[in-house]
Amino acid sequence: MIICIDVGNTRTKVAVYENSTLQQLIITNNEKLIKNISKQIQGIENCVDIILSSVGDLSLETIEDLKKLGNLITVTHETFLPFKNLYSTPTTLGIDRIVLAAGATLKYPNQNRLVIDAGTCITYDFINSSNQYHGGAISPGIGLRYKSLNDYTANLPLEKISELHPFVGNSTATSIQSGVLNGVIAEIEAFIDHFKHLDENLTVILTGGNSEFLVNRLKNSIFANPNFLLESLFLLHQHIVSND
Ligand SMILES: Nc1ncnc2c1ncn2[C@@H]1O[C@H](COP(=O)(O)OP(=O)(O)OP(=O)(O)O)[C@@H](O)[C@H]1O
Ligand SMILES: CC(C)(CO)[C@@H](O)C(=O)NCCC(=O)O
Ligand SMILES: [K+]
Repeated sequence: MIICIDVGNTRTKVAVYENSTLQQLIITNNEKLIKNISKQIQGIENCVDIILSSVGDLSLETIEDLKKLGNLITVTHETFLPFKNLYSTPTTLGIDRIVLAAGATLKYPNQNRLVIDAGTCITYDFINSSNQYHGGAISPGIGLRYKSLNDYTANLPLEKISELHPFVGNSTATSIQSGVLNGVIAEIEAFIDHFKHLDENLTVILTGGNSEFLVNRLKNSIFANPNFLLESLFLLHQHIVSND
């Protein structure tokens, strides 16, 4: 059994794999993480492997508890990776971005790949066909855009994701909707177009909590997988263990 844990900025997600197939997906929080995993491994006789990616605050105590539950691999900036990290500040690169780049490299070999993670933040990561990672981009996610318009102004209400709106918003609410949603879609299209100019056969992977909303609204053809980070953890675990 392999348990993949993704501690994000907002949510914590767990995937349980058995015989290389996904058995269970759990959305939890850091307080309930140990209890949830203990439940999964109750009565399991074979060894339990755990791989952890965290960009959130996971307490040392929780990490110690995870070590008691199975063989724990925590992804760090020293982890053995399938790509060459050419980021100029490699030790500040987000662990989630490292895992996504690893997953894209392993799942889609010998091609240029762009991973777009639309969660709390939107991250763009490009890995070329020679498995070199140079970097990408970070921008505010959809939720963050709504929240910051409300937080940093006197008059703007807090809107939330809804159906797509015309470019010309004719009220405060529809103006915000146009700015946030049409803005995010235009941004994502621009990044995809930028890399497609370099390679028209570019592989684009879209993931994160907002990927399902976005996938039908983008004109480019993409692989949408809301759980690509968890799948990437599984692939990275296989990669690490088989090269040990
Ligand atoms: N069931 C859900 N619970 C919470 N957010 C959800 C849910 N489904 C979709 N979302 C959307 O997903 C976004 C959060 O994305 P995601 O879960 O990828 O963030 P996260 O846990 O912070 O992970 P990351 O830090 O990797 O972005 C929110 O903006 C929200 O609109
Ligand atoms: C950008 C986030 C917050 C996205 O989760 C994360 O990847 C992170 O904390 N990154 C560190 C900065 C960087 O990636 O260069
Ligand atoms: K993200």
